[in-house]
Amino acid sequence: MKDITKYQGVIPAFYACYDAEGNISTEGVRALTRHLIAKGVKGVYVGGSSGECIYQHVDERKAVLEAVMSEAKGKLTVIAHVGCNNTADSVELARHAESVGVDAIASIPPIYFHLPEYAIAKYWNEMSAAAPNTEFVIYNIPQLAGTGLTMSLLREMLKNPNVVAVKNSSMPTQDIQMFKDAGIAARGEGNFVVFNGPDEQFVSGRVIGADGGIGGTYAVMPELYLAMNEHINKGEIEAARAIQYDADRIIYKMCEAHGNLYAVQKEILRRMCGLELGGVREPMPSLIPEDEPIVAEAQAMIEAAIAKL
Ligand SMILES: CC(=O)N[C@H](C=O)[C@@H](O)[C@H](O)[C@H](O)CO
Ligand SMILES: CC(=O)C(=O)O
Repeated sequence: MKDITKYQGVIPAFYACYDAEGNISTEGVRALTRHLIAKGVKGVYVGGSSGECIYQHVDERKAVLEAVMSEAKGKLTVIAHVGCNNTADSVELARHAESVGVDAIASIPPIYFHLPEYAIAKYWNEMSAAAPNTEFVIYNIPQLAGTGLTMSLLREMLKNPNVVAVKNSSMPTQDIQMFKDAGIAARGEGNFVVFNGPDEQFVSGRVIGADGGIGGTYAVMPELYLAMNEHINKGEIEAARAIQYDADRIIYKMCEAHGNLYAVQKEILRRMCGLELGGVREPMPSLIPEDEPIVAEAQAMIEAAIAKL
């Protein structure tokens, strides 16, 4: 049996952390890691969408992961997203991730070119072969990647014994069931994990069978997702739903800004928790002065929702 309990729970997607000049701030990375440990999350998902992976160089991504590991080792489950859109760099990051002792590596499919399934499988399997003692998580996010995980591609990937999970960010919640069914058929009950991706569907995703969640808005309001998760574990659906409604209203508010969602969240963490994580990298839009009331309102909504717990 695999130990899948380390994946069961709330796993914030880690934000890119920059200094005032826009360089990687390893100090920011360590501070955010400590902050999330103190909040009691299960793990972190490093270098994914929220980590602005596609805007960072290989060496930067290694430095971020090393800084996370320096604080998180033994305290959090660490899943390192290593996809770079070319095989060689992804393989290098996979090898590096194993060398620093992550629990799992993860990757999106290759983006832009719509490659055949055998090429996507080869891309993922080569990363996995570079981290042979590390579990592998398939990141399905068709609306951004341009390619969706099909059942035939998942079945092909399940031939690789390191494949332990799908992080599913597609919007039909029943995809969670379908991927889980296939994983359990190949591995047996208790040996395969599906993570809920869309934060707006955290409760729905958990109810239909997601073991945990990985999400881009967890780090700014972990208390809400931890509380939803606890309520679901106890079968308290109405209580979970009430918190989900609050979280969704907050997400919609944060998305009203001109600046990117990640810029909004990092600004809220700066104001609310004193974390200096910088802005976002171009071409993502930064905050503008007109975003101020939106940021302030979203922060107030988060504080009010946490106060109700
Ligand atoms: C499309 C996308 O970025 N999905 C993220 C990961 O699954 C989510 O965590 C979102 O950031 C979140 O649901 C806010 O819309
Ligand atoms: C949101 C998410 O899961 C990511 O940052 O990849």
